[in-house]
Amino acid sequence: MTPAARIAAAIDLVAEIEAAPRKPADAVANDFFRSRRYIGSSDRRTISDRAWRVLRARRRLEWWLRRAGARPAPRLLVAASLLLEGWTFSGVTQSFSGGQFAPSPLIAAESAVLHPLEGHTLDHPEMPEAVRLEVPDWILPHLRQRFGHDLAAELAAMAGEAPLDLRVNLLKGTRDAARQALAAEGIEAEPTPLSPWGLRIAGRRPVSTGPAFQGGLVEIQDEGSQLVAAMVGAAPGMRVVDWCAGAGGKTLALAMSMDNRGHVTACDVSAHRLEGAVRRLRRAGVHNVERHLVEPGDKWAKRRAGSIDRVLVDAPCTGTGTWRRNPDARLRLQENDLAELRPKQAAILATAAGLVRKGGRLVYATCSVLPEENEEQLRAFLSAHSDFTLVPLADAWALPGPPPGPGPYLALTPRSHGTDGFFAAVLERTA
Ligand SMILES: C[S@@+](CC[C@H](N)C(=O)[O-])C[C@H]1O[C@@H](n2cnc3c(N)ncnc32)[C@H](O)[C@@H]1O
Repeated sequence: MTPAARIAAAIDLVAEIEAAPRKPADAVANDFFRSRRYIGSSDRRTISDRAWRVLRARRRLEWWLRRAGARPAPRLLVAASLLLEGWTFSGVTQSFSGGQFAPSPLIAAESAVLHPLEGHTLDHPEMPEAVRLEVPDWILPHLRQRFGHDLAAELAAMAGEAPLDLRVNLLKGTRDAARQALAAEGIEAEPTPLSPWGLRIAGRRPVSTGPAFQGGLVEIQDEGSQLVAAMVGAAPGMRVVDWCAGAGGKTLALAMSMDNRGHVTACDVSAHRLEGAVRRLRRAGVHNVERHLVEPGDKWAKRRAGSIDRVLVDAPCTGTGTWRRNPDARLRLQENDLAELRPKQAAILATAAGLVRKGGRLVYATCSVLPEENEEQLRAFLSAHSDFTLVPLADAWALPGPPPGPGPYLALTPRSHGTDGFFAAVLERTA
């Protein structure tokens, strides 16, 4: 494809993403490319990269366009992103040539909006703080409560690109063996600093089509997610429940920690998500996991009350910790979403707690950085459940090296740890 044709495709992709405001952008992009199989992999990368640059700067781009009296139409968003990244106006008009597969020429009104952007950068001192930080207005006080003076630096890190992290499946081989297997595929991977099972790959590489992934030696999992799984302390022979297992990201790590011995039940309310775990479990050579679909009025947890050694609640949450991977999610998130999630999280935690045996542990985790979903949930739970006590991070941390932070909870952010944002608290049942 010519550079101009890629820009035209990026405009189409941005238009499709904007037209589906409740659908994750990566799902829209998958559909977009599936229906355009003629676009090769390097063109895809360039087109996605341009669209993602627009998503990462969406509020600031809209601010510039509205200031000039224009609506944030996809053509203008893409052209403005080019100009504010340093393109000249004549460079943009040359790309918007109207030639075959290129975007149609700028009309006079579009030129009048875009030309004055030449020579500027994305940030402007008059931008409101939420615009500059690329978050919805309503969430700013919540984030300020969490980050205080570090707000801008933390959000800048949350707006960056995430690396690709892999978890080595020790059921299949060592971290060194996985590194060598990836190197044989032409993929350079570095050990992650905190997780002893992690490998980090800079840039985007097609890992999932190669033999190391296909053979189950590595699985895609952010280092932070690996650490949450490690906090569970699942060991061979234990009875473990992964209460919000989804497609089994953490279930796989739990089964590995148990060396395939003992028993894990992966529970979820979504049959579709649980189904997604089947192939992953098979590929990883895991055979101590069964799946259970949680349905309304389900007696499964009641029948097993007080009998489980380790219960992980990886609660549904706002996902604010994963904004690096889903920049569109920042602007889709509504205050109402948070309001609906909070009672849901509390109810899930209370139900799952009933499973834990005396002396057993309950781990509550989210991929959110918001105190309402984390510390505040924990405080409310502990004040209503005197039979549980908090195990401070320093005592719960069982991996080599010092715990990543002062505790008492595990609280990871892209800025402080280079991982996605995660929260995890370990509770022990004492009575
Ligand atoms: C953060 S995701 C889990 C991700 C998964 N643990 C992983 O590591 O890949 C939260 C999951 O909670 C599930 N969920 C929502 N409400 C639930 C409930 N009441 N009981 C159990 N699971 C629930 C959702 O379907 C979703 O799969």
